[in-house]
Order: sequence, then structure tokens, then C-alpha cells
Amino acid sequence: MAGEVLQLRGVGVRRGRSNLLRDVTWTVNEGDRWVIVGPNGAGKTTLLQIAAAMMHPTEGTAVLLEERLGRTDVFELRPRIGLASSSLAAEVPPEEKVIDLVLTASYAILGRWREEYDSTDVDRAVALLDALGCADLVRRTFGTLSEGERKRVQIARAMMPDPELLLLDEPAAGLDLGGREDLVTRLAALADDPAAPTMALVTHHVEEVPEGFTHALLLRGGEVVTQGKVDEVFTAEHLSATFGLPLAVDRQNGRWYARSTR
Ligand SMILES: Nc1ncnc2c1ncn2[C@@H]1O[C@H](COP(=O)(O)OP(=O)(O)OP(=O)(O)O)[C@@H](O)[C@H]1O
Repeated sequence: MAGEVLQLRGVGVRRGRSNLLRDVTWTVNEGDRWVIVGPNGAGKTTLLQIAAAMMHPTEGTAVLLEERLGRTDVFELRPRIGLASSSLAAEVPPEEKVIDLVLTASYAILGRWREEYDSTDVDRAVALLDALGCADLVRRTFGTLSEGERKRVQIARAMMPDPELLLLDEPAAGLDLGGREDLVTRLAALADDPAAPTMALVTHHVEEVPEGFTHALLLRGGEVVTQGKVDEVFTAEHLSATFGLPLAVDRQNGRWYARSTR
């Protein structure tokens, strides 16, 4: 499939009197690697929920993989989109085996019972875990993993059905410095792989943006501050407006750094 993977036009999400998102217009093209950056409560997770066909907009239109939300069967659409998020991780039973957690993603269910998998599926699951540095965790249960290991296993699961769009909600949250750097390096390798799916990653921190991410969208108070090519978006002016404090922004070896100048 060529062209637009996701197209939002004038998207709003209201809950009671709150506008979680307002007038968001955003196009993701095949092969793009997007980061969505903003402070707590900006609406980042809400935006990702729409991109994952887990939530419908209250206003505007959302077209995912050429299917318009509200006019398509989301149960057919969801397996084409990989989502890794801490809220999904919280639903995993602690006794779930890592290999089963990844394998069951092909069926978009939790729990391995009833399905049988062929050896091609098992080989793919092991290869994905290996690529994310988790080959030694295959036989462990999810409940025994560290936070960093859980994050990497979740990404392997999200990639298992070979999605056309991969969505990562705060993949580095809760990781120590070594864990963050390991994950960011692996995500940079993924971003660099032309065979990898189109991606969108949510974070609060520009330091967590892997090298090779091409585009950025800044959100504040449910509204887009600016969006476009990452080096045009990640300026002191734009990031200061997004986070509501004066920031200096640096880039070194493809990575970004921000600090307060107050
Ligand atoms: N059902 C709801 N009813 C009212 N407000 C809600 C509801 N769900 C979320 N919100 C609010 O919408 C805003 C956006 O939430 P969202 O989780 O999308 O933000 P976020 O940018 O991902 O935040 P964080 O970085 O803290 O995870 C928050 O202020 C949140 O409290």
C-alpha cells in the first residue's frame, strides 16, 4: 500500500465539558516515523487511541489504512495496527508466558488457550524478541519481568502481526538510564529499517526520541502547536510554547536535548 496510512481532518474529542482534542489535522504517510510530544494531559494518548482505532472522534474524520472510522469494522482494522502501551501491559495476566503473549498478538487476544500456532509463527515471535534483546526471556512469565523487559516484550507483541502502522505510547517511561538508552538505540535501528512499519511514538521527553525519526507533532491542551519535519519542529520556540517554559534545545549525533533557561 502506498500513500497515506493515517489521515485526520478536524478531529475533536469531547468528554463532558472537556475537549481532550480540538481540531487536529494530521497526515501520516507510509514510511514516516513520527513522534508526538507534549506535557502531561496534552492529549497524546487520546490521539494515539484514535490512530489505533480504539476510540472514535467526536468531531471530524479519521481515515486509517484507507478505512474511515465509523464506517468500517474496527475489529478487522485493529490487527493491522500494532499498539504498545502501559494500559495494555496492565491487562496482561502475570502468569502469561512471554512467548504466548507475543504469539497471541496474531489473534489480537490475550491468553493462549484454544489457539494452536505453527512453527513459522513461533520462529517469528522468537526472532522479534531476539531483535529487541529479549531472546533469553522467551520462557519467562510476564509478571517476573522488569519494567524495561516488559516494554521490549510489548513492542515485540505489537510487531507480531506485521502491522502496517506501529504505535508506541511512552515506550521509555519508567526505564532507568541504561534501559532507556538500550531501547532508544533499538528503536533507532527499527526506524532505520526500510521494512519496518510506519511508526508513531508518544513521549514527554525529546531525549527519548530515537535517531531516524522523521516527523514531529507537538500537542498542548488538546491542540496541535506545530507539526512537520522533526528538525523544523524541535526548535526552542516551539518546544517552549508546548511546555510553557523557556527552553534551550540542542541536537548531538542525531539525538535531542532540552533544558530550562529560566
Ligand atoms: N473520560 C475522560 N473524561 C474527562 N477527561 C478525560 C477523560 N479521559 C482523559 N481525560 C483528560 O484528557 C486530557 C488528555 O488526556 P491524555 O491521556 O490523552 O493526555 P496525555 O497527553 O497522554 O497525558 P500524559 O502525558 O499525562 O499521559 C487529560 O487532562 C485527561 O485528564
